[in-house]
Amino acid sequence: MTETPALPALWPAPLADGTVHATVTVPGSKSVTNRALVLAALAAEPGWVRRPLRSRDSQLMSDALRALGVGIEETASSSSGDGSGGEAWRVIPAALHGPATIDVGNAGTVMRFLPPVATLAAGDIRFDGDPRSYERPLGQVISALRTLGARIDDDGRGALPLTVQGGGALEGGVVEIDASNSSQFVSALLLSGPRFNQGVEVRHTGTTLPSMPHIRMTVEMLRAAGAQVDTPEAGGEPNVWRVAPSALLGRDVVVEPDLSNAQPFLAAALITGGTVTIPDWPRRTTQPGDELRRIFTEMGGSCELTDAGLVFTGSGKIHGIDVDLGEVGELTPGIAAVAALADSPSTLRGVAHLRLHETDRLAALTAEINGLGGEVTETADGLHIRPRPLHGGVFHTYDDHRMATAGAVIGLAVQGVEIENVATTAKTLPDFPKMWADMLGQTARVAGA
Ligand SMILES: O=C(O)C1=C[C@@H](OP(=O)(O)O)[C@@H](O)[C@H](O)C1
Ligand SMILES: C=C(OP(=O)(O)O)C(=O)O
Repeated sequence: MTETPALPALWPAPLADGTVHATVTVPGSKSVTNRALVLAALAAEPGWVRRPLRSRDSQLMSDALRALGVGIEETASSSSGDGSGGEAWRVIPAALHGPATIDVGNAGTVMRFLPPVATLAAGDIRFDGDPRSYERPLGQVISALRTLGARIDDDGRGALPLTVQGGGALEGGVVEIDASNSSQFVSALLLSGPRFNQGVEVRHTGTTLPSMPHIRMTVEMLRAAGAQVDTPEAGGEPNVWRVAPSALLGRDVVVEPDLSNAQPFLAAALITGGTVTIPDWPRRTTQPGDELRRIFTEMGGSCELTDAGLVFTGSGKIHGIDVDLGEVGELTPGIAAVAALADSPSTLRGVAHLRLHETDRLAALTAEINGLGGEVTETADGLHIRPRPLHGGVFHTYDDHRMATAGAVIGLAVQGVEIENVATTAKTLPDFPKMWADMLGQTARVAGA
């Protein structure tokens, strides 16, 4: 993370002066980095996490694992000569132990993935976090862990704060959960599953299950670490995942760029009719952000995967879209921002669970886009957005990184938008204001050339 100058409480979102033309290198994926750290910490031998995301969420994850006894050595650049370049973290597993206190901040991955890990530690592990973390659902993970043999002290609300009384091992076995509020409940139990005495069989009983690509990411990364995982997709029972008990391999993982964090930059090309290239866009990935190629193309752009990365070009026209975002919920704020600038209405469906994210994202998007003159209405499971001429004003972020980047996207096209607490982007993209300015700086150089 480079040192950023203090950011103003109200950050004037820069207006695009013409079409945006830039190449933007996006840091590593939050979801891959935090899974890689957990799997490396649970492995039987040391491993590497290369090109990790360095942000608040990944720092919270590595601090928490260190508090449990894991060694994580951060080096400035790769030493293996594998050509991956950039930072590399050496992860040295150890017998996990307490007592320890873990700060989850407002990171869903930390608050959901680590209580199962804590059951494997010897001693009391206390979990606490930001005020919002007390409101985000965790009850299904708590009761599942109890069914699998864990002892947990909580206040009965099904949320933080809580203390896992780690016994140094967990029996594991079969458990039913309703993961309709968050796919992270399933991922959490699967990630530690190989280390439970009997492994784990997770049976999802709810009617919906959001963010399936993130569960696929969990399964793929487990398999790459040597775990045996049965999934519904591989001809298994619907909504049932099984992880056999086994040791995990220490691996050398190169983290892909965070495609969801590429979103505001692609949106800049889309809404200004410019071109943005994102280097190292993976040809195959489980990241939900890959869906942006399809969604932003339907909204008026076009794209090509080249050796230089993903080259995304706007046409100057922005179309509304009717789309189910249940699988890719974290893309909703950025899509809503573009939809507010489109030439026709949009309906974003399948994302009721966003009410339980960093903030109630459906309420926040409605309030903030309408505060700039928009016409957004909440539906039972999403948003209906009728584009209206927007005006400047303060765009509140509710401590939500994706609200801040969504506001910046609108600010490219609407004069006088000020983002309150843009520093909240530090959750997953600490350099966002500088990256945004650099993108526009490249644009100015192209225009001046
Ligand atoms: O497992 C993960 O890394 C994530 C899963 C998703 O959570 P939900 O299923 O709660 O939406 C996603 O929104 C979040 O940003 C990251
Ligand atoms: C929902 C998100 O984060 P978390 O991992 O905290 O759930 C997100 O990044 O959009």
